[in-house]
Amino acid sequence: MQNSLRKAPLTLVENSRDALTIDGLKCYYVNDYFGVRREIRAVDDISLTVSKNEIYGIAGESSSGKTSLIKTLAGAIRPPMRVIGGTVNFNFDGKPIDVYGEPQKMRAARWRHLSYIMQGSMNVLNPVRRVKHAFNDFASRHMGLDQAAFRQRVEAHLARLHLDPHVLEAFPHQLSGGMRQRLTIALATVCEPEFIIADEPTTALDVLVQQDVLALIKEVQTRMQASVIFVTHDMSVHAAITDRLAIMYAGRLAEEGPTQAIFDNPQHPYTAHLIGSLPRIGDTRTRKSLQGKPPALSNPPSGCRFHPRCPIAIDRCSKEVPVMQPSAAGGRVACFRAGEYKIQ
Ligand SMILES: Nc1ncnc2c1ncn2[C@@H]1O[C@H](COP(=O)(O)OP(=O)(O)OP(=O)(O)O)[C@@H](O)[C@H]1O
Repeated sequence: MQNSLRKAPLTLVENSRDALTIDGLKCYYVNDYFGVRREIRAVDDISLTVSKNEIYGIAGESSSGKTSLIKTLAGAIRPPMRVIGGTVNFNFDGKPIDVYGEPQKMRAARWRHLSYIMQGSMNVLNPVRRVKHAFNDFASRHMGLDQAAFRQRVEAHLARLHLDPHVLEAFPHQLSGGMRQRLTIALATVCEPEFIIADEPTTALDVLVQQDVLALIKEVQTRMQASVIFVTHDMSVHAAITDRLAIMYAGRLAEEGPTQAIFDNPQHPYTAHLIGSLPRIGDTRTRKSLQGKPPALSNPPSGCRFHPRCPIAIDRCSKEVPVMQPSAAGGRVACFRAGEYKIQ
C-alpha cells in the first residue's frame, strides 16, 4: 500500500446495489532511467460504479488503458505499475473490501468472490498436465471440500455449462481454442464468485465460437446473479452482451451509459466515431476515418485528451479538462460539446 493512495478520500460502498465503486483512480507505469523519471498515465482519474447483477462493458482502442484499469481493480499490480491515487472498493455480498487498504482481505476474496479472466487466458492451461489439475491447483483450496466432493462439484458445474466432464482428463492441446476458452470460464466461475472480470475473452475466436462463449458468460452471470466487467475493443460484442458501457480514451473515461443509449445516441465525438465506423449491411457510404493517432500517455495533450483529433474542438478543449457530467443519453460524458457531433 502506498502512502499517497491512503491520503485519497476513502469512498465506502454506500449504495447496497453497488458491487464496485472506483473513485479518482490513477495508475501509472513509472520508470526511472538513470535518474530520469518517465510516467505512462494509463489510468488517469477514473470514477465509476458497477451494480450487482449487471454486465458493465469497457471499450476503447488499443492502448487506451482498458487492461491497466482492470488490473488495478483486481489488485493485480506489478512494477513498474503503481497506484498513484484514488480508491477501489468492492461490496461482496454486503462485505466491503477496500482493495488497497485491505490487501489481505482482497487476497482471500480472489477466486471465492472475485475472478479475473485475463487476456489470452485460454493459453494458461499447462500443456503437459491434464485439465483436472488446473481445477485442483486453482479452485480446490477455496472450496474446502474433500477430493471426491470437489470432483463432483466440478463435474456438475461443467455439466451446467454444457461441457462434458470427460474434458477434465484431456491435455489442453487435445482441445480446440473455443473449448479451452469455455474451460477457462468454467475454471474462473466454479467457486461461484459474485464478481467476474473478463479481459478480451472472445478476441481470438471465430464468430460462431465467439457467440457460444458470449452465451456461456451470459448464462453464468444470470444463474449466479454476478456482476461482470467485460473488456473488449469490439463494439459488436458490447452490443450483444453488456448492459452499460464505458468508453475509454487515452487513460480516461470519455463516456458511460446504458449500452443501447450509447449506440442510439452517442454524446462524445469519439464515441460517435466508434459507433459510426461499424459496418452495416447495405450501407455503401464511405466512412471518414478519425484523423491522427491516440496520444502517447507519457506526454498526453493538455485539456481534453481527444482535442487534437476532435472535429468540433474549440479553444476551451485544449485548456480545460472536461469532467464527467450527466448526459442527454441517460449516462455521463466528459465533453464541452456533448451531443453536438453527428456522423453523416
Ligand atoms: N508493463 C508496462 N510498462 C510500461 N507501459 C505499459 C506496460 N503495460 C502497458 N503499458 C502502457 O500503458 C498504456 C495502456 O495499455 P493497456 O494495455 O492498458 O491498453 P489497452 O486499452 O488494454 O490495450 P489493448 O486493447 O491493446 O490490450 C499503453 O500506452 C501501454 O503501452
